Amino acid sequence: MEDLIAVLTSWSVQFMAALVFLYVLLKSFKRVRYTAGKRPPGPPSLPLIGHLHHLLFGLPHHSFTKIAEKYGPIVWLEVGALRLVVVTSSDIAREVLKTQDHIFASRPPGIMTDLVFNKGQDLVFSPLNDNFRRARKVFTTELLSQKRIDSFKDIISAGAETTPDTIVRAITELVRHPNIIERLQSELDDVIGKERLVEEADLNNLEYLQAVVKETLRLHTVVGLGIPHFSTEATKVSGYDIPANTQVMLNYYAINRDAKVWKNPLKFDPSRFLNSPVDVRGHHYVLLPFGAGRRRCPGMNLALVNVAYNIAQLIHACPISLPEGLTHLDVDVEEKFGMTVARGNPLNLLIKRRLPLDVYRRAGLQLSGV
Ligand code: HEM
Repeated sequence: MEDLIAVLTSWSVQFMAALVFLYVLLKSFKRVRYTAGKRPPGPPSLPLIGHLHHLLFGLPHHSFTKIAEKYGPIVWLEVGALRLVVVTSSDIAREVLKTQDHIFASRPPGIMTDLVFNKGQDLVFSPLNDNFRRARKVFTTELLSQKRIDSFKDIISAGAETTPDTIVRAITELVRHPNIIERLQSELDDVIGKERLVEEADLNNLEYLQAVVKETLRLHTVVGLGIPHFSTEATKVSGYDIPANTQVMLNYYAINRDAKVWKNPLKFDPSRFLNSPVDVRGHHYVLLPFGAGRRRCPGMNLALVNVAYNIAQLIHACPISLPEGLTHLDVDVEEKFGMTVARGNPLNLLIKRRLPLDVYRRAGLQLSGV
């Protein structure tokens, strides 16, 4: 028996010693890496898993926002071998996406992207190489060619959820704000009248509609964390050392809701964009629903037309109401995180006819029960 206890004791002592050794080893590796430069601040990490425990619960764009509130607008996180910098301010976003765009415009390599996207051959996950430049050029110059679109499936999927999600978020906010829907309807009636449907050519004449679209993209940034960027060489950002091969995530969701920039940032208020030069196209770093720089969303123009056109057609041609018993105060803005930050619950609406029947018939629309 005494022998057995002796064996167990020596085994557990050895095991403990091995653990302590491993811990010291990991810590010293970390120290070597940390003394290599001045890293951005970050929350405490655990051996082996690093910061994983900070990211396991809640929606990732909210977790990153909370971490930024505590540790600042540029944060350093590690999960295993992954080194991640998260940016949550427009000034630092400008540094990454404009001043140092040439260093941060690559995408991280990854098993998923290699498997799904054929070793990063497709645009969304392509590193910054000749293939990327070719794909980007084809996209921007020949987008409307069906043959080309067929050969860029990831491009289709990049737009497949983002545009409808944004439209649903806009309609949700309109239903929650009867005064805003009324103002939009009256602009549409003034500019288009009631004898025809909205056409694409009308969109630039609808100032309030454009403000509704911008405010939706600001408050409901559907690509909340963008797509990770990747540094191709060591550099400094905001005074901190960022090594080569580091992933950089831009928390567009939080930047677009920054209380230091936007008055009442959580309020849906399209009028903040009337007579304002701030736009969504990546020239104003306080508002980045499409990103900026060389990796800015190439589907932006198409998306802006589609979102505005769909909202305008719906609000002009149909009075929208909620199912019986519900008021605008019952409509929630819960989110779910997947490929995009989409609406969490289904939005049930009743849609009726608003214009003379003939207007719909001329446009080839079949109406029933309205
Ligand atoms: C409201 C709709 C949309 C929003 C908010 C949106 C937003 C974004 C954002 C934030 C990025 C990442 C930018 C970055 O890396 O920093 C992106 C990338 C991209 N988007 Fe969109 N997008 C939308 C619609 C579309 C549409 C309709 C298409 C295609 C027809 C599209 C195609 C792409 C592609 C291919 C990329 C990757 C570009 C690259 O890696 O160089 N997007 N988008």
